[in-house]
Amino acid sequence: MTGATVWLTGLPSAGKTTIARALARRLRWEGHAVEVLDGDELRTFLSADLGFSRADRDTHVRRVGFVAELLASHGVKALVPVIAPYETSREAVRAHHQAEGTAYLEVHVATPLSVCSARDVKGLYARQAAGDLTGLTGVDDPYEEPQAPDLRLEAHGAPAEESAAAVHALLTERGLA
Ligand SMILES: Nc1ncnc2c1ncn2[C@@H]1O[C@H](COP(=O)(O)OS(=O)(=O)O)[C@@H](OP(=O)(O)O)[C@H]1O
Ligand SMILES: Nc1ncnc2c1ncn2[C@@H]1O[C@H](COP(=O)(O)OP(=O)(O)O)[C@@H](O)[C@H]1O
Repeated sequence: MTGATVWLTGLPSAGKTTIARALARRLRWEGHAVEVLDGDELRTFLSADLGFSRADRDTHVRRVGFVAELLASHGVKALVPVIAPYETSREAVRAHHQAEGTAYLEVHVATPLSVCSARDVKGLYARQAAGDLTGLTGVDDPYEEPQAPDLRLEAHGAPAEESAAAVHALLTERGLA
């Protein structure tokens, strides 16, 4: 089975994890090998030494890209709901996949900041507003919007399954699902 990395980039609470899980359910049901590289688990087990400075985020994203490519090169659909706010680190991950001949899709979960901060799944936006946290992506830390993602999802008003279906359609179009 052909592996691939699907990187879901976007602001905190954009829906990256929810869409990745919905897509994982569908792909598993179809018989694909799937791993969701969960952002919080990665920061606990792979990057516990790193924080949220630009340099640390860059190192984190490159590490995750390395692991995702290893999985994808062994036939796994590696779904990666990680913010990855900087274009240069995202491009480094894409270049690494290209160099290895491994399929790579960048999906921008383009939920507006107003919607993300109203959702505030982990209470980060409230903490930032209260002055308990600084350097929150999209608020007082940069998020460089992908200029040419393979897919941009602007369906935050619809169910997550709809967004997962759009990613699935792209995988199918590319001969990967
Ligand atoms: N300062 C700051 N900025 C952004 N995010 C923060 C911050 N502090 C903690 N968190 C929480 O960390 C979760 C994982 O972040 P990521 O590894 O995806 O970020 S990054 O790619 O390294 O920028 C990320 O998870 P998601 O909300 O699922 O995106 C946040 O909940
Ligand atoms: N269309 C949608 N796509 C994804 N999530 C949605 C959607 N509509 C509502 N949500 C909700 O928004 C929240 C997104 O949280 P999460 O997936 O953890 O975001 P992220 O991983 O980007 O931080 C979840 O509570 C989810 O149920």
